[in-house]
Amino acid sequence: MLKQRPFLIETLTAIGLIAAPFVLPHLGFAPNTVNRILVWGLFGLGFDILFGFTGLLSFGQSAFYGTGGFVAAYLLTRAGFGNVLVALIIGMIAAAATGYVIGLIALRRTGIYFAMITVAIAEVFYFVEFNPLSDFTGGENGLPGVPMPSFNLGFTTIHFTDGWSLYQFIALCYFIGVIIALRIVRSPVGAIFSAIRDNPLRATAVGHNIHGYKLTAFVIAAAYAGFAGGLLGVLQAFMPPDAFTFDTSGQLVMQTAIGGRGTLFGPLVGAAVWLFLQDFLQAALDLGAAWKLVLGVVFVLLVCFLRGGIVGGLADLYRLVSGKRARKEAEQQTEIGAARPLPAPMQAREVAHPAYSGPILKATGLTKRYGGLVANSNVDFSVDQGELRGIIGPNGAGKSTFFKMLTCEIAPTSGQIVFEGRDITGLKVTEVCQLGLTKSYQVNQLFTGLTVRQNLTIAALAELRGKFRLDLFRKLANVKGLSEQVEHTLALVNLTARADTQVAELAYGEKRRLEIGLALATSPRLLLLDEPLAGMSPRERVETVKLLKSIARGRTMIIIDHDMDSLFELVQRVTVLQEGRVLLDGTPEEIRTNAAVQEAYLGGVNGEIAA
Ligand SMILES: Nc1ncnc2c1ncn2[C@@H]1O[C@H](COP(=O)(O)OP(=O)(O)OP(=O)(O)O)[C@@H](O)[C@H]1O
Repeated sequence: MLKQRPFLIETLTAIGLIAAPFVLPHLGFAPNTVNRILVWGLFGLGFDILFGFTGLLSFGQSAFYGTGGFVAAYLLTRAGFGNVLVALIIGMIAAAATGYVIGLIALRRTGIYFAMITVAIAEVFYFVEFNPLSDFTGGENGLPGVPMPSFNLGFTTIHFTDGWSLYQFIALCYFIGVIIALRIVRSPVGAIFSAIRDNPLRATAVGHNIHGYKLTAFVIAAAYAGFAGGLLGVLQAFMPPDAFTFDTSGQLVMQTAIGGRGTLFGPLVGAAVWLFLQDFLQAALDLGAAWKLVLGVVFVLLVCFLRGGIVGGLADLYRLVSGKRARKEAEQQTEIGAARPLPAPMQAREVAHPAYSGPILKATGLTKRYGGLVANSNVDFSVDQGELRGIIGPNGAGKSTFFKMLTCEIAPTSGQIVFEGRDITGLKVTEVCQLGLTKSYQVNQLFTGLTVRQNLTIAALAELRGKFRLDLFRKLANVKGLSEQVEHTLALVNLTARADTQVAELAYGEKRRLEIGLALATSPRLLLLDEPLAGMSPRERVETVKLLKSIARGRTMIIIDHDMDSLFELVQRVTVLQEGRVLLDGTPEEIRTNAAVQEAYLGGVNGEIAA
């Protein structure tokens, strides 16, 4: 997420765009090259939201570039449309609508399969443009005669002709594109895009409908592509058929990688490098088609040594310089923070059925089979409101599988789960979290590219906004109750002093606390903690047990852990699982002294269960 300094980036962009015609000619850039760079930059703004911010690598953006371009060009050249801007907007809408339909199909898969589907779909579009639709698109001849834009102001008409005159129109479009993109990435939706890129599993588990948000990013990228495609026709006075080719999609991906993904301006910088090299090497050095060899070397070097691209590299340098000072301050604050008393417990979200007074959770006959292996068999389990329950069992007893079924991460083979009187068997993990049941993971599931505060923001947004909302232009700061909830959770997990630290820089114990914080920030009424003390040093364990005691006040929790002493100190009752079945259920004292438990858990070691 970009740092929120009001209007700084917007102002710098405006200054850059105004200064460009005065500066760039001295660097050897012709106006037509600058205009092409801006069109690629605009195309790349949407692509960067999709790829850089949401982590979805599409190789099929040419489908939308071509669709927007040909719809606009057709309206202007064949359908007698006079208004260029309106034609461009209609082209953009057509591309966005196409993006919606394609997104519904392509987003059914992730990773390489998603990328391959986008390639295949773009190829279909290329074929359709050349064959069945060639009467409309001009086939291999494209559509010539696309007019330049002009605006009738009543008393005068502004005509944008070619060169620097057209630059003014394209630069204005690019500037508006930047303003919109910045608003989107700074909105709650933008924050969730970054969460999906970093850890889609956790984004789902804290209660976001990630499919809806991915589709949103896909449509936004298609809309930008469509508008840029229309501008290409205007810029060249001709809509070229190669807008639909795979080369177009590939060039966009490479330019974004060169310039830096997740920066919004990376594609623009990448396009500048690409087109400058193309013009310089082809024309000035007379390299002909061999210029691509040089480009290939530049690309490989950049990807190997500057993984964040040019803009990303500059941003890293800035962070390095400013980060040293911030770290020093943070270290000082950590010492102060460690001595701070923990705050009062945060309120859990409101109960859906206040009249309901039965057990908060009831599982009946819960069974999970993996082929021939039975991870859980016929488990009956019930937890009362406000209870603190522990679950123990030897490795492989089925504890984590049981939690996964309770949070609906995996579906049981048979059995029923009832949460606050409502049958939740078969619901999705997102829906269950929205109802107020969530868990912290045995293995940390954090948003690793974000700061501690941003991590907790993602979780809190799921409770405050529900699983899906299109508040694309709302500022994060304007989400009611968000900053209070985040600050409170930070204090609760004792990470206030580390709020603006990147997750990668946290100590292990701090990461574990953040893991618990992510679950807490959704204000659950039932919190499951899967081995919260795992891998901690003795000192970190003591601190975390203190933390868990504080969290536990007024909350219902079920905790799995192998650290018996700490667990027995925390909980009121303990359920023992063995080979997927419930062996015993009782108070910590009953469990500690039970011979069957000792036999099962410790293989018959005499005396009490020890840690
Ligand atoms: N996705 C899966 N596919 C196949 N088998 C699985 C899967 N997940 C768990 N199992 C098996 O189910 C059994 C129970 O595993 P589970 O992780 O629930 O145990 P656990 O009690 O949490 O163990 P630990 O204390 O080591 O975390 C194990 O035998 C495990 O190998």
